[in-house]
Amino acid sequence: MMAVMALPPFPTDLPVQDLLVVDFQLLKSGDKDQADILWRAATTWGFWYLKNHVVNDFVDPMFDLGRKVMALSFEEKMEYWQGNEGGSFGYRHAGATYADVDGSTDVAEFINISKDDALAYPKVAHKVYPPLVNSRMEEVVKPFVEANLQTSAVLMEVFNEKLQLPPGTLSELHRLGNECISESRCIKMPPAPKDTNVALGAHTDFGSISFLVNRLGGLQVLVPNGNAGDWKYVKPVDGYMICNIGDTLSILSGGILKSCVHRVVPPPGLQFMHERWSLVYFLRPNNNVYLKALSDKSPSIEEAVKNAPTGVYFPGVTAVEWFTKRQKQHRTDSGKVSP
Ligand SMILES: O=C(O)CCC(=O)C(=O)O
Ligand SMILES: [Fe+2]
Repeated sequence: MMAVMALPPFPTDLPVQDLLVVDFQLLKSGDKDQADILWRAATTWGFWYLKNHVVNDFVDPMFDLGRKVMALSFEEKMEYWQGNEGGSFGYRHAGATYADVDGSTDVAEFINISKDDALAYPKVAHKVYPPLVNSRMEEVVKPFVEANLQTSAVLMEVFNEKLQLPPGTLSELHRLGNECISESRCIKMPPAPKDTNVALGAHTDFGSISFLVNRLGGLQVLVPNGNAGDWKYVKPVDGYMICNIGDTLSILSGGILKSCVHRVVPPPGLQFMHERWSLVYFLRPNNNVYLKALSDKSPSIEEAVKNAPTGVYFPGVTAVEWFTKRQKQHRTDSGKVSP
């Protein structure tokens, strides 16, 4: 269990982005107001809070698993290294990417567990994990994945309808049984990272929707079309998930859904002395989905694409190719032995 109560509060004097709050239970029951709130958030900032959701019960066991993994020796963790070839599943040591324009590197280490592996266990779909992950795959990881899938299915329905797509279009592109690069990620950042301005560099998420739980501040979003100085903190709220649209859903929707640039800086105020942990479920399309704006299926997407710069929503790659390409960006190409 995380010592939630012991953490210092988020400072009150910082530039904070107030995100809209979507009530998952109401949304699931078909509440039109909640669908409107979700739509407004997803088409403006691309970020929102989700409350009354079904993932909460599975969060602490996942953090606990993450802590156990990160406590392994560096050599043990590197046996499960994700590699530099554009793959993501497995362990990623701190410093694998450039985080800032000054050439400094990130200070975050991750364990990424493929959704396909979690659901297929004890079969291996993509990657082998440390024994302590395997031993908790069924009791801890699988229920966490399933709760996120249940959540994403509800959100997808709303986006599908609001985008005027034929029923089931988006869910078909994220079909459960098909191979995909969706994954669960636990992230650890050290306390008071020395001389660190940016702990995890500015990026958009590569997939469709990200579901994030963090307890300390540090996450910042860039005002859409903003300048380098326009970063605002997203304040963690107990029991809420922070959700955001990623690139693939933005492309499929012809840019109607916004994939917003974000980054992580050291936790603000007295929080900076604490280890920072976060947990994310990344929903991504099936590997073989050809990424392109779904203009032929929706009048509103067709209209949106008319006004967009040529090619942006037609990158000419599949979801897995997109992911591999993005994953290779900003890599320090660090070797296998030392970070
Ligand atoms: O740790 C966080 O608050 C955000 C992490 C993140 O943006 C990511 O892993 O893509
Ligand atoms: Fe992210």
